[in-house]
Amino acid sequence: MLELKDVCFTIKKEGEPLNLLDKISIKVPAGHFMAIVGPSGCGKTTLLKTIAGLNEESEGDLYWNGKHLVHEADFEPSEIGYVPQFSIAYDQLTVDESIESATQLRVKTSSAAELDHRIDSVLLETGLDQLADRQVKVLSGGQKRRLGLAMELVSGPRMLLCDEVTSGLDPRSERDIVRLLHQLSRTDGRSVISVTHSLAHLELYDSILVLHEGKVAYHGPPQGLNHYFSVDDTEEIYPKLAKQPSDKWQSSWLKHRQAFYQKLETRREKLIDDGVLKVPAHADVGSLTNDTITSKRDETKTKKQKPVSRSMAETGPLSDPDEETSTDTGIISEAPEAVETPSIFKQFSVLLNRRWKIFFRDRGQVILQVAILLGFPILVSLFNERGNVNVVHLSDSFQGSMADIQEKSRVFLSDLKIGSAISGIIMFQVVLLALMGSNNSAREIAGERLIFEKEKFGGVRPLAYLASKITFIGTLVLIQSIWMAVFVQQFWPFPEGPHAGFLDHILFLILINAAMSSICLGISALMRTSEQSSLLSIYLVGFQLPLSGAVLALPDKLAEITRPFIASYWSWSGSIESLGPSHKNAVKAVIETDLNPVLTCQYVLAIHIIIGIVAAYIGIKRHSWD
Ligand SMILES: Nc1ncnc2c1ncn2[C@@H]1O[C@H](COP(=O)(O)OP(=O)(O)OP(=O)(O)O)[C@@H](O)[C@H]1O
Repeated sequence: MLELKDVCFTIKKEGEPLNLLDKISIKVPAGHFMAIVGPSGCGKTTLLKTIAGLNEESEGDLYWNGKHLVHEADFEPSEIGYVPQFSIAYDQLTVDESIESATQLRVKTSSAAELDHRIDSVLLETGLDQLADRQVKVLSGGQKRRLGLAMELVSGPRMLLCDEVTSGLDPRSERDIVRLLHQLSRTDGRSVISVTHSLAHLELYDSILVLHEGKVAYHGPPQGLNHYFSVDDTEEIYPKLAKQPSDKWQSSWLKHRQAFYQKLETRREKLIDDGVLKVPAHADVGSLTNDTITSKRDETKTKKQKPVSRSMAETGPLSDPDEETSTDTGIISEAPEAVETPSIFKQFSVLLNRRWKIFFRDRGQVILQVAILLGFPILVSLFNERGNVNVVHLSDSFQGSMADIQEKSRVFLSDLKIGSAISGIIMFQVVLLALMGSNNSAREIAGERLIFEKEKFGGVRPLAYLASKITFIGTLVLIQSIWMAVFVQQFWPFPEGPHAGFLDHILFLILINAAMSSICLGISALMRTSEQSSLLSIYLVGFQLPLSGAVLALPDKLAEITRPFIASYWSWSGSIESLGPSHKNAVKAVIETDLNPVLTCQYVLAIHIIIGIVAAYIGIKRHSWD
C-alpha cells in the first residue's frame, strides 16, 4: 500500500512560494491500477516524480507498506519501476539486448539460465517475444513503450509508475498498452500508476485520480466520474474543472472520499475473492478505508485462496480485462523472489561491453574515429621534410673571417628553420590529439544523460558508470596517441635526447589526449545538453593553440593567468624538453615562451586529468532528470 498524507511540492516563483502539489492525500493499495489525469500543467508528472522520490516533497508524508519513505525505508531500486516519457533504450541495440542489459544492471542472477528465464518472461509478458531480434531504432511508438515497460519489469517491481506511456499512439496501440498495464497490475500485488492525458479507456482502471492545479479534484472509481462532475461524457470533465476554483473541487472530493474509497474497497475485495486480483499471501496490502497505514489484509480472506504460481507469461499479455470475473480461478500467486542488485564490478563490465557494442554498431562514429585516427598522423607527416633537416654546427676553427661570419649566419638561419619546424610539428601533434580528446568525450555523458538518470534510478552505481566511461575513452586515447607517435616517427624520427626522449614524447601525447578527454568528460557530465557540452569543448580546443605560446609568445600577465589551464602548452613544453640538446637549442632560438621541466609538465597534465574525472563524478552523481 502506498499512502500520501498532505503531500506538497513547493517551488519559488518570483520569490513567492508556489504549490505545484497541494495537500495530496491518497491511498493506492497493492495490486491497484490507477490513472492520474488532469489538464496540461496540473501537476501529474510532478506527482509521479514525488512518489518516485525524484522530487523531494516540501511537506507531508509518504508511506510504503506502512513505512515512512523518508524516515524509515525508501523504495529499493528493484521495488519500483519508472517508465518515463522518453525512450530508455539505445537505438543500436536489439530488443533482446536492451532487456538483457537492463536485467544484468538491475538483477543479480546466479546463472545464465536464470538470466535467460527472466528475459524470456518479460518478453512474453509485454508481447515482445516475436520482436526480440529487432533493433530498437526500427520499433514503432507502441513497441518502444512496451520495451520501456519490459526494461522496468526485469526486477519485478511492486510499484510501477508510468508517465504518459500512451501519448502519441494510435487508438489501438493506446488501448493495447492500457490493457497491458491493467494486466500487469493483476499479478504479484503490483500497483500500477499511470499518468495520462487521454480520457479514453478509463474503465480499465481501478481508480482515477483527477488533478486540478496541483490539488485532488477526484479520486475514486471510474464509474463515478461522470456523476461526480455532473457531465454526460468524460471529455467534458476538463472544461467543467475550470468552472470552479481548485480548492472547491478539493473540499468537494474530501466530502465524498470515504464513500468512494468504500466502493473501491468493496470491488477490490471481490476481485481478490474471485482470484482475479493476485496478491502475494504475505503482502501488506492495507485497506483503502482503514485509517491505520500498516493494516494487514483479513486473515480469513487469505485462507480462502490456495497459492499457485501463475505468471503473465502463461496468460498472455492481452487477455481481456472485461473477462476478469469469469476467467480466473480465485487464487493468490506466489510472492516474487527478492531481487538483489548486482555488484559494482558486474555493472561496470555490463556497461563497458554495452558501450563497445554501441560504438561498433554506430557506423558514423566508427568511420569518424578511423578517419581521424588515420588522417591526423598523415597530416602531421606531410611536414616531415622540414623537420628532418640536420642541425648544422659551427666549425671549431671560427676565426672571425668573412667566410666564418657567413657560415655563422647560415647556421643561425638553419637553426631558425629547423627549430620552428620541430616546434610546429610537435604542436601540430599536440593540438590534433587535443581535438581527438574533445571528440572522444564531449557528448559521451550529455548525449545519453536521460538514459543514465533512468539507470541510476534503477540502481546503477555512478562509480561503475564512470569507470566504464574512463576505460572506454582511455582505450581510445591510448590507441590514438600511440598510433600518432609511432606513425609520425616513421617519417620524422623524434630527435631524442640522452634520456628516453621518444618515450617521453609518447607519454606527453597520451597525456594531452587524456587531459582533454577527461576535461571534456567532466564538461559532458556537468552540462545539461549535449549541444552545450559540444560547444564548450570546441571552444576549449580552439583556445589551445593561440594560448599555448607556441605560435606567438603571450604577454606575461596573460600567460600567468591562462597557462595553468592550457593543457597543450604543458604537453608541447614537455616534449620540447625531451629533445636532444642541439634540437632543443634550435627550438629555443625561435620561441620566446618559457619552457618547463619534463616532470612539472607531467604533473600539471596529471592534475588536469584528475580534475576532469572529479568533475565527471560530481556531474554523474548530481540528479539531472530534466
Ligand atoms: N521543478 C520545477 N520547477 C518549476 N516549475 C516546475 C517544476 N516542475 C514542474 N513545474 C511546472 O509545474 C507545472 C506542472 O508540471 P507537470 O509536468 O507536473 O504537469 P503535467 O500535468 O504533467 O503536464 P503535462 O500534461 O503537460 O505533461 C507546470 O507548469 C510546470 O512547468
